[in-house]
Amino acid sequence: MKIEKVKFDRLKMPLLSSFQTSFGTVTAREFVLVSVFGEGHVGYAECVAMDAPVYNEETIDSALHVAEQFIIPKLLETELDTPEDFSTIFSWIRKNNMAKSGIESAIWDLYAKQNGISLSKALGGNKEEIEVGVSIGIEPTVEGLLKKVEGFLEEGYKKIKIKIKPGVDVERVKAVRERFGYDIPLMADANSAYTLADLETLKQLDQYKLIMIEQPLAHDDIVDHSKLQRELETPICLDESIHSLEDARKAIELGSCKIINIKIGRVGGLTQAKKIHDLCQEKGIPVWCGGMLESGIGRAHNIAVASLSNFTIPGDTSASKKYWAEDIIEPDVVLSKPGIVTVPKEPGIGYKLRQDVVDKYLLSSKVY
Ligand SMILES: O=C(O)CCC(=O)c1ccccc1C(=O)O
Ligand SMILES: [Mg+2]
Repeated sequence: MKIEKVKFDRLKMPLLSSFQTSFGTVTAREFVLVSVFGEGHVGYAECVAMDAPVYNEETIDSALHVAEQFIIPKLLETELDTPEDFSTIFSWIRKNNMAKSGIESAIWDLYAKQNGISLSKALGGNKEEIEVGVSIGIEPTVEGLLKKVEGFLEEGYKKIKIKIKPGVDVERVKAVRERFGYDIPLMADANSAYTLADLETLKQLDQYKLIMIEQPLAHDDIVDHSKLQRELETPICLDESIHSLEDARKAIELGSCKIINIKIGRVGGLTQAKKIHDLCQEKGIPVWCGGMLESGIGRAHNIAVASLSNFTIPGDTSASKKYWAEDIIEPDVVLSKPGIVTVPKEPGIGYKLRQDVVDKYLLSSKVY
């Protein structure tokens, strides 16, 4: 494979409803749409870095810098046998996983299109449908939260994740359980907002039988998580702490989690995502696909990766209309049945780019 040209379109799209986590509030999502060109085809992906380094160390600007200075010049003069070569060639670049992933995932889409197969098939996915859930931010009021939960349950979403932070935690989980009972698949995501000093609060959550608690402790920790997991009945799921196959191996070995959230961007691309998936499968650790408030392009990649067999827990890959007034893809990501998204069979990601919508939200473009 020869990459003939790379294009970055920087977009800013307003979210239908603002999204609050323990690290801040997002009202509009700024991101980079990546296009890679080769043999008459175009592969698309999304760089999911955020505008500030609050989720991980990257920002949109840092990702663009790393891509422009260290990835693109080499990429444009290199012949790849398969998309897997990308992560080998650029393994010398430490971290900056979202910068790598934006380009690597676009190459996977290009590869699948050049070979006339779906991205799901190219990755070795074997599911025709995936189960999906929703991630609900910290709502201003309990009543507001309950209303959102009710709406998403009516749409059939198969997992309800609510964001928590110190002071907005036990009472929220309790309220959801009291209103909707113990049969709904409920979990909480703390985005690293607690420490072991909060053990008593975290233990109180056990009584509400959450399917998991996601990343309760520091973003760079696996040691305290392993101590915490020994104190909790609720399974811990790691998100922020897992950047690589090695991180996953160590966390599993230490008993720091029982579940892993795989985000393609956080781990540096689809090749690494697949490797972590395979390791987890071998070790009996179920995985699910997390989200970064993606546009339809990033969402399409999430759908494809979630079609791999060990993605046994519904992911945060919700329908387009949970996020956007208009998505940049055609068709929208929709629930084909309650809580189900059908994995496209068309070549590549299986969704077309809506250039009219891209143009509407475009901040700047650059071609290499
Ligand atoms: O709906 C989604 O895309 C998931 C949203 C979400 O939970 C999230 C969004 C931005 C950054 C981090 C996270 C997270 O999973 O921790
Ligand atoms: Mg998370």
